[in-house]
Amino acid sequence: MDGAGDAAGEDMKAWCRAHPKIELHAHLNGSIRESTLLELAKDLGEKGVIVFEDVEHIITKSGRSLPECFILFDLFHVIATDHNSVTRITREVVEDFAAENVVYLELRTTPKNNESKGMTKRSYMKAVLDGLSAVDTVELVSSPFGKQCDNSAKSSMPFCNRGCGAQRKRICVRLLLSIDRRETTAAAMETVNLALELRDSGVVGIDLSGNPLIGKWQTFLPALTYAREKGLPVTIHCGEVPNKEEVNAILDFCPDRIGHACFLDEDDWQKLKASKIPIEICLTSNCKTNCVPSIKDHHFVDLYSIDHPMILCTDDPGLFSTSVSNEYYLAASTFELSKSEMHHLAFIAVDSIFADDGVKHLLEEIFESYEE
Ligand SMILES: CNc1ncnc2c1ncn2[C@@H]1O[C@H](COP(=O)(O)O)[C@@H](O)[C@H]1O
Ligand SMILES: [Zn+2]
Repeated sequence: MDGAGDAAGEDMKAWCRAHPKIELHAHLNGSIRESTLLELAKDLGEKGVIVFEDVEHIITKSGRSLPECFILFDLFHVIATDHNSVTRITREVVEDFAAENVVYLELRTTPKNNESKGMTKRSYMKAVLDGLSAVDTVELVSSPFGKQCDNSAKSSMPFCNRGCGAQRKRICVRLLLSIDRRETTAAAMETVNLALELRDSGVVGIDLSGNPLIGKWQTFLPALTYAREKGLPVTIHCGEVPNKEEVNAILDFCPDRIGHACFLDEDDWQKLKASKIPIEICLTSNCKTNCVPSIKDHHFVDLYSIDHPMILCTDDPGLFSTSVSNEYYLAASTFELSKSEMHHLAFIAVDSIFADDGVKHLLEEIFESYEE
Protein backbone atom coordinates (compact mmCIF):
# COMPACT_ATOMS: atom_id res chain seq x y z
CA MET A 1 0.00 0.00 0.00
CA ASP A 2 1.32 3.49 -0.81
CA GLY A 3 1.50 6.37 1.67
CA ALA A 4 -1.92 7.75 0.76
CA GLY A 5 -3.46 4.26 1.03
CA ASP A 6 -1.81 3.77 4.43
CA ALA A 7 -3.18 7.09 5.68
CA ALA A 8 -6.68 6.23 4.39
CA GLY A 9 -6.47 2.84 6.11
CA GLU A 10 -5.39 4.43 9.39
CA ASP A 11 -8.18 6.99 9.09
CA MET A 12 -10.78 4.23 8.55
CA LYS A 13 -9.36 2.23 11.49
CA ALA A 14 -9.70 5.24 13.78
CA TRP A 15 -13.19 5.93 12.45
CA CYS A 16 -14.28 2.31 13.10
CA ARG A 17 -13.01 2.52 16.65
CA ALA A 18 -14.65 5.88 17.40
CA HIS A 19 -18.00 5.05 15.84
CA PRO A 20 -20.72 3.70 18.17
CA LYS A 21 -21.25 -0.02 17.66
CA ILE A 22 -23.60 -2.81 18.66
CA GLU A 23 -22.27 -6.25 19.56
CA LEU A 24 -24.82 -9.07 19.50
CA HIS A 25 -22.67 -12.21 19.29
CA ALA A 26 -19.96 -12.45 21.93
CA HIS A 27 -19.44 -15.42 24.27
CA LEU A 28 -18.29 -14.42 27.75
CA ASN A 29 -15.60 -17.09 28.04
CA GLY A 30 -14.43 -16.41 24.50
CA SER A 31 -13.93 -12.76 25.40
CA ILE A 32 -11.54 -13.14 28.35
CA ARG A 33 -8.39 -11.04 28.20
CA GLU A 34 -5.36 -13.21 27.50
CA SER A 35 -3.53 -11.51 30.38
CA THR A 36 -6.32 -12.52 32.77
CA LEU A 37 -6.33 -16.11 31.54
CA LEU A 38 -2.56 -16.33 32.02
CA GLU A 39 -2.82 -14.80 35.49
CA LEU A 40 -5.59 -17.20 36.55
CA ALA A 41 -3.69 -20.15 35.05
CA LYS A 42 -0.52 -19.13 36.92
CA ASP A 43 -2.49 -19.03 40.19
CA LEU A 44 -3.87 -22.50 39.58
CA GLY A 45 -0.35 -23.66 38.67
CA GLU A 46 0.96 -22.36 42.00
CA LYS A 47 -1.83 -24.21 43.80
CA GLY A 48 -0.86 -27.41 41.94
CA VAL A 49 -4.24 -27.73 40.19
CA ILE A 50 -2.68 -27.48 36.70
CA VAL A 51 0.83 -27.36 35.28
CA PHE A 52 1.13 -23.75 34.05
CA GLU A 53 3.88 -24.53 31.50
CA ASP A 54 1.56 -27.11 29.87
CA VAL A 55 -1.22 -24.61 29.23
CA GLU A 56 0.69 -21.36 28.62
CA HIS A 57 1.46 -22.04 24.95
CA ILE A 58 -2.09 -23.32 24.35
CA ILE A 59 -3.53 -20.04 25.66
CA THR A 60 -1.20 -17.85 23.62
CA LYS A 61 -1.41 -19.83 20.34
CA SER A 62 -3.16 -17.82 17.61
CA GLY A 63 -4.46 -20.10 14.79
CA ARG A 64 -7.07 -22.68 15.82
CA SER A 65 -9.33 -25.13 14.04
CA LEU A 66 -12.98 -25.32 15.10
CA PRO A 67 -12.49 -28.62 17.05
CA GLU A 68 -9.43 -27.09 18.80
CA CYS A 69 -11.60 -24.15 19.93
CA PHE A 70 -13.84 -26.46 21.90
CA ILE A 71 -10.89 -28.21 23.56
CA LEU A 72 -9.66 -24.78 24.52
CA PHE A 73 -13.03 -23.74 25.94
CA ASP A 74 -12.91 -26.75 28.25
CA LEU A 75 -9.53 -25.52 29.45
CA PHE A 76 -10.87 -21.95 29.88
CA HIS A 77 -13.68 -23.37 31.99
CA VAL A 78 -11.19 -25.13 34.28
CA ILE A 79 -9.15 -21.94 34.60
CA ALA A 80 -11.90 -19.31 34.85
CA THR A 81 -15.07 -20.96 36.12
CA ASP A 82 -15.20 -20.26 39.82
CA HIS A 83 -17.53 -17.58 41.16
CA ASN A 84 -14.89 -14.91 41.75
CA SER A 85 -13.26 -15.36 38.37
CA VAL A 86 -16.62 -15.29 36.57
CA THR A 87 -17.41 -12.00 38.30
CA ARG A 88 -14.01 -10.59 37.37
CA ILE A 89 -14.09 -11.63 33.72
CA THR A 90 -17.64 -10.30 33.28
CA ARG A 91 -16.55 -6.91 34.59
CA GLU A 92 -13.43 -6.85 32.42
CA VAL A 93 -15.24 -7.97 29.28
CA VAL A 94 -17.89 -5.24 29.62
CA GLU A 95 -15.18 -2.64 30.24
CA ASP A 96 -13.26 -3.82 27.16
CA PHE A 97 -16.31 -3.58 24.90
CA ALA A 98 -17.15 -0.11 26.24
CA ALA A 99 -13.57 1.02 25.69
CA GLU A 100 -13.98 0.57 21.97
CA ASN A 101 -17.29 2.39 21.88
CA VAL A 102 -19.69 -0.52 21.90
CA VAL A 103 -22.85 1.20 23.13
CA TYR A 104 -25.04 -1.89 23.31
CA LEU A 105 -23.78 -5.36 24.13
CA GLU A 106 -25.69 -8.63 24.22
CA LEU A 107 -23.26 -10.85 26.05
CA ARG A 108 -23.99 -14.57 25.96
CA THR A 109 -22.84 -17.23 28.36
CA THR A 110 -23.63 -20.84 29.27
CA PRO A 111 -24.85 -21.25 32.87
CA LYS A 112 -22.81 -24.07 34.39
CA ASN A 113 -23.21 -26.62 37.17
CA ASN A 114 -19.94 -27.59 38.83
CA GLU A 115 -20.36 -29.51 42.07
CA SER A 116 -16.66 -29.44 42.95
CA LYS A 117 -16.82 -25.63 43.05
CA GLY A 118 -20.24 -25.49 44.70
CA MET A 119 -21.57 -23.97 41.50
CA THR A 120 -25.09 -24.24 40.15
CA LYS A 121 -26.42 -22.61 37.01
CA ARG A 122 -28.14 -20.06 39.25
CA SER A 123 -25.03 -19.27 41.30
CA TYR A 124 -23.01 -19.00 38.05
CA MET A 125 -25.48 -16.39 36.81
CA LYS A 126 -25.33 -14.57 40.12
CA ALA A 127 -21.56 -14.30 39.66
CA VAL A 128 -22.14 -12.86 36.16
CA LEU A 129 -24.64 -10.32 37.52
CA ASP A 130 -22.20 -9.43 40.29
CA GLY A 131 -19.66 -8.72 37.55
CA LEU A 132 -22.06 -6.31 35.87
CA SER A 133 -22.71 -4.55 39.16
CA ALA A 134 -18.95 -4.29 39.73
CA VAL A 135 -18.33 -2.39 36.49
CA ASP A 136 -17.08 1.01 37.57
CA THR A 137 -14.68 2.39 34.99
CA VAL A 138 -17.61 2.75 32.58
CA GLU A 139 -21.25 3.54 33.16
CA LEU A 140 -23.98 0.96 32.60
CA VAL A 141 -26.93 2.69 30.96
CA SER A 142 -30.62 2.00 31.66
CA SER A 143 -29.30 -0.74 33.74
CA PRO A 144 -31.38 -3.31 35.53
CA PHE A 145 -28.26 -4.21 37.50
CA GLY A 146 -28.69 -1.75 40.31
CA LYS A 147 -27.20 1.42 38.80
CA GLN A 148 -30.20 3.05 37.24
CA CYS A 149 -30.03 5.13 34.11
CA ASP A 150 -29.89 8.82 34.76
CA ASN A 151 -32.62 10.03 32.44
CA SER A 152 -31.56 13.65 32.66
CA ALA A 153 -28.20 12.68 31.18
CA LYS A 154 -29.77 11.19 28.12
CA SER A 155 -31.69 14.30 27.09
CA SER A 156 -29.30 15.80 24.56
CA MET A 157 -26.62 13.16 24.16
CA PRO A 158 -27.98 9.72 25.06
CA PHE A 159 -24.60 8.23 25.76
CA CYS A 160 -21.80 10.00 24.14
CA ASN A 161 -18.78 7.76 23.68
CA ARG A 162 -16.68 10.22 21.78
CA GLY A 163 -14.24 10.97 24.50
CA CYS A 164 -15.72 14.40 25.19
CA GLY A 165 -14.58 15.93 28.44
CA ALA A 166 -14.36 13.79 31.50
CA GLN A 167 -17.52 11.85 30.68
CA ARG A 168 -17.15 8.13 31.22
CA LYS A 169 -17.93 5.71 28.41
CA ARG A 170 -21.43 4.36 28.64
CA ILE A 171 -22.70 0.98 27.58
CA CYS A 172 -26.02 -0.81 27.80
CA VAL A 173 -25.61 -4.54 28.50
CA ARG A 174 -28.10 -7.36 28.15
CA LEU A 175 -27.53 -11.09 28.55
CA LEU A 176 -28.35 -14.16 26.50
CA LEU A 177 -28.22 -17.56 28.18
CA SER A 178 -26.59 -20.23 26.03
CA ILE A 179 -27.58 -23.86 25.81
CA ASP A 180 -24.50 -26.01 25.17
CA ARG A 181 -25.01 -28.70 22.51
CA ARG A 182 -23.63 -31.27 24.97
CA GLU A 183 -26.61 -30.71 27.25
CA THR A 184 -29.72 -32.87 27.69
CA THR A 185 -33.27 -31.67 27.09
CA ALA A 186 -33.76 -31.32 30.85
CA ALA A 187 -30.58 -29.24 31.23
CA ALA A 188 -31.64 -27.02 28.33
CA MET A 189 -35.03 -26.54 29.98
CA GLU A 190 -33.31 -25.58 33.22
CA THR A 191 -31.42 -22.84 31.34
CA VAL A 192 -34.61 -21.48 29.75
CA ASN A 193 -36.36 -21.44 33.14
CA LEU A 194 -33.39 -19.60 34.63
CA ALA A 195 -33.52 -17.08 31.78
CA LEU A 196 -37.21 -16.49 32.49
CA GLU A 197 -36.45 -16.03 36.17
CA LEU A 198 -33.72 -13.49 35.34
CA ARG A 199 -35.66 -11.41 32.85
CA ASP A 200 -35.81 -8.51 35.27
CA SER A 201 -32.05 -8.75 35.70
CA GLY A 202 -31.29 -8.13 32.04
CA VAL A 203 -31.62 -11.53 30.38
CA VAL A 204 -33.26 -10.99 27.00
CA GLY A 205 -32.90 -14.23 25.09
CA ILE A 206 -31.57 -17.73 24.52
CA ASP A 207 -28.70 -18.96 22.35
CA LEU A 208 -27.87 -22.46 21.12
CA SER A 209 -24.11 -22.96 20.78
CA GLY A 210 -21.28 -25.39 21.45
CA ASN A 211 -19.46 -27.92 19.29
CA PRO A 212 -21.59 -28.25 16.15
CA LEU A 213 -20.41 -31.86 15.68
CA ILE A 214 -22.12 -32.82 18.95
CA GLY A 215 -25.81 -33.08 19.84
CA LYS A 216 -29.05 -33.42 17.96
CA TRP A 217 -31.52 -30.64 17.13
CA GLN A 218 -34.41 -32.68 18.53
CA THR A 219 -32.75 -32.62 21.97
CA PHE A 220 -32.89 -28.80 22.13
CA LEU A 221 -36.11 -28.19 20.27
CA PRO A 222 -38.42 -28.54 23.31
CA ALA A 223 -36.49 -25.94 25.29
CA LEU A 224 -36.22 -23.55 22.33
CA THR A 225 -39.94 -23.91 21.63
CA TYR A 226 -40.70 -23.31 25.30
CA ALA A 227 -38.55 -20.15 25.28
CA ARG A 228 -40.44 -18.88 22.27
CA GLU A 229 -43.82 -19.67 23.86
CA LYS A 230 -42.77 -17.61 26.87
CA GLY A 231 -41.76 -14.69 24.64
CA LEU A 232 -37.98 -15.09 24.93
CA PRO A 233 -36.24 -14.48 21.60
CA VAL A 234 -33.89 -17.19 20.33
CA THR A 235 -30.66 -17.05 18.33
CA ILE A 236 -29.03 -20.18 16.97
CA HIS A 237 -25.57 -21.08 15.70
CA CYS A 238 -26.44 -22.40 12.27
CA GLY A 239 -24.31 -24.06 9.59
CA GLU A 240 -20.90 -23.86 11.27
CA VAL A 241 -20.34 -27.29 9.76
CA PRO A 242 -22.24 -28.91 6.86
CA ASN A 243 -25.43 -30.47 8.28
CA LYS A 244 -28.29 -30.10 5.85
CA GLU A 245 -30.89 -31.83 8.00
CA GLU A 246 -30.22 -29.53 10.95
CA VAL A 247 -30.00 -26.35 8.85
CA ASN A 248 -33.41 -27.23 7.41
CA ALA A 249 -34.88 -27.76 10.86
CA ILE A 250 -33.40 -24.48 12.13
CA LEU A 251 -34.81 -22.52 9.20
CA ASP A 252 -38.21 -24.15 9.76
CA PHE A 253 -38.03 -23.09 13.41
CA CYS A 254 -37.40 -19.54 12.17
CA PRO A 255 -35.22 -18.17 15.00
CA ASP A 256 -35.16 -14.47 15.78
CA ARG A 257 -31.51 -14.35 14.69
CA ILE A 258 -28.93 -16.76 13.30
CA GLY A 259 -25.20 -16.94 13.90
CA HIS A 260 -22.68 -17.68 11.11
CA ALA A 261 -24.71 -19.40 8.32
CA CYS A 262 -21.52 -20.64 6.62
CA PHE A 263 -22.41 -24.07 5.21
CA LEU A 264 -25.79 -23.75 3.53
CA ASP A 265 -26.53 -25.36 0.20
CA GLU A 266 -28.27 -23.41 -2.52
CA ASP A 267 -31.90 -24.11 -1.60
CA ASP A 268 -31.32 -23.37 2.10
CA TRP A 269 -29.43 -20.25 1.13
CA GLN A 270 -32.39 -19.02 -0.89
CA LYS A 271 -34.71 -19.91 1.98
CA LEU A 272 -32.57 -17.97 4.44
CA LYS A 273 -32.46 -14.94 2.18
CA ALA A 274 -36.23 -15.01 1.72
CA SER A 275 -36.72 -15.32 5.50
CA LYS A 276 -34.90 -12.05 6.23
CA ILE A 277 -33.75 -13.55 9.54
CA PRO A 278 -30.94 -11.26 10.78
CA ILE A 279 -27.51 -12.90 10.64
CA GLU A 280 -24.72 -12.34 13.14
CA ILE A 281 -21.61 -12.13 10.95
CA CYS A 282 -18.28 -13.12 12.51
CA LEU A 283 -15.62 -12.56 9.83
CA THR A 284 -12.46 -13.36 11.80
CA SER A 285 -14.00 -16.33 13.61
CA ASN A 286 -15.27 -17.86 10.36
CA CYS A 287 -11.91 -17.35 8.71
CA LYS A 288 -9.75 -18.63 11.57
CA THR A 289 -11.88 -21.75 11.99
CA ASN A 290 -11.82 -22.39 8.22
CA CYS A 291 -15.58 -22.05 7.86
CA VAL A 292 -14.93 -19.70 4.92
CA PRO A 293 -11.85 -19.77 2.63
CA SER A 294 -11.05 -16.06 3.16
CA ILE A 295 -12.71 -12.86 4.28
CA LYS A 296 -13.11 -11.63 0.72
CA ASP A 297 -15.01 -14.83 -0.13
CA HIS A 298 -17.32 -14.46 2.87
CA HIS A 299 -21.08 -14.75 2.30
CA PHE A 300 -21.31 -11.19 3.69
CA VAL A 301 -20.87 -10.02 0.08
CA ASP A 302 -23.90 -11.88 -1.25
CA LEU A 303 -26.08 -10.87 1.71
CA TYR A 304 -24.96 -7.24 1.53
CA SER A 305 -25.91 -7.02 -2.14
CA ILE A 306 -29.54 -7.83 -1.28
CA ASP A 307 -29.69 -5.74 1.90
CA HIS A 308 -30.15 -8.77 4.12
CA PRO A 309 -30.12 -7.74 7.81
CA MET A 310 -26.64 -8.40 9.21
CA ILE A 311 -24.74 -7.46 12.32
CA LEU A 312 -20.93 -7.47 12.47
CA CYS A 313 -19.84 -9.36 15.60
CA THR A 314 -16.72 -10.87 17.15
CA ASP A 315 -17.91 -14.28 18.44
CA ASP A 316 -14.85 -14.76 20.69
CA PRO A 317 -12.65 -11.64 20.68
CA GLY A 318 -10.26 -13.15 23.25
CA LEU A 319 -9.90 -16.47 21.48
CA PHE A 320 -9.48 -14.94 18.03
CA SER A 321 -7.55 -11.83 19.08
CA THR A 322 -10.02 -9.46 17.49
CA SER A 323 -12.35 -6.62 18.51
CA VAL A 324 -15.61 -5.16 17.22
CA SER A 325 -13.67 -2.19 15.80
CA ASN A 326 -11.37 -4.58 13.99
CA GLU A 327 -14.32 -6.50 12.53
CA TYR A 328 -15.74 -3.20 11.25
CA TYR A 329 -12.39 -2.26 9.77
CA LEU A 330 -12.04 -5.68 8.11
CA ALA A 331 -15.47 -5.29 6.50
CA ALA A 332 -14.76 -1.70 5.38
CA SER A 333 -11.35 -2.49 3.93
CA THR A 334 -12.11 -5.90 2.38
CA PHE A 335 -15.48 -5.00 0.87
CA GLU A 336 -14.51 -1.40 0.11
CA LEU A 337 -17.33 0.17 2.08
CA SER A 338 -17.44 3.91 2.67
CA LYS A 339 -17.93 5.56 6.05
CA SER A 340 -21.53 6.28 5.20
CA GLU A 341 -22.13 2.62 4.27
CA MET A 342 -20.42 1.53 7.49
CA HIS A 343 -22.53 3.98 9.46
CA HIS A 344 -25.66 2.46 7.92
CA LEU A 345 -24.45 -1.07 8.73
CA ALA A 346 -23.79 -0.10 12.35
CA PHE A 347 -27.15 1.67 12.63
CA ILE A 348 -29.38 -1.10 11.26
CA ALA A 349 -28.11 -3.46 13.95
CA VAL A 350 -30.56 -1.63 16.26
CA ASP A 351 -33.44 -3.42 14.52
CA SER A 352 -32.06 -6.82 15.53
CA ILE A 353 -31.46 -6.33 19.26
CA PHE A 354 -33.52 -8.35 21.74
CA ALA A 355 -33.96 -5.53 24.27
CA ASP A 356 -37.17 -3.52 24.45
CA ASP A 357 -38.26 -0.50 22.43
CA GLY A 358 -37.02 1.92 25.10
CA VAL A 359 -33.45 0.74 24.51
CA LYS A 360 -34.00 0.73 20.75
CA HIS A 361 -35.03 4.38 20.84
CA LEU A 362 -32.02 5.31 22.93
CA LEU A 363 -29.75 3.61 20.42
CA GLU A 364 -31.49 5.24 17.46
CA GLU A 365 -30.82 8.62 19.04
CA ILE A 366 -27.15 7.77 19.37
CA PHE A 367 -26.74 6.71 15.76
CA GLU A 368 -28.82 9.59 14.44
CA SER A 369 -26.77 12.14 16.35
CA TYR A 370 -23.44 10.68 15.30
CA GLU A 371 -21.93 12.65 12.45
CA GLU A 372 -20.09 10.45 10.00
C1 LIG B 1 -16.08 -20.57 17.45
N1 LIG B 1 -17.47 -20.75 17.29
C2 LIG B 1 -18.34 -21.21 18.25
N2 LIG B 1 -19.29 -22.08 17.85
C3 LIG B 1 -20.15 -22.61 18.76
N3 LIG B 1 -20.12 -22.33 20.06
C4 LIG B 1 -19.20 -21.47 20.49
C5 LIG B 1 -18.28 -20.85 19.61
N4 LIG B 1 -17.51 -20.03 20.33
C6 LIG B 1 -17.93 -20.14 21.62
N5 LIG B 1 -18.93 -21.01 21.72
C7 LIG B 1 -19.66 -21.47 22.93
O1 LIG B 1 -19.42 -20.55 23.98
C8 LIG B 1 -18.76 -21.19 25.09
C9 LIG B 1 -17.79 -20.24 25.75
O2 LIG B 1 -18.48 -19.18 26.38
P1 LIG B 1 -19.37 -19.37 27.71
O3 LIG B 1 -18.72 -20.43 28.55
O4 LIG B 1 -20.74 -19.76 27.24
O5 LIG B 1 -19.31 -18.03 28.34
C10 LIG B 1 -18.10 -22.42 24.45
O6 LIG B 1 -17.86 -23.42 25.41
C11 LIG B 1 -19.11 -22.82 23.40
O7 LIG B 1 -20.16 -23.57 23.98
ZN1 LIG C 1 -20.66 -18.13 18.61
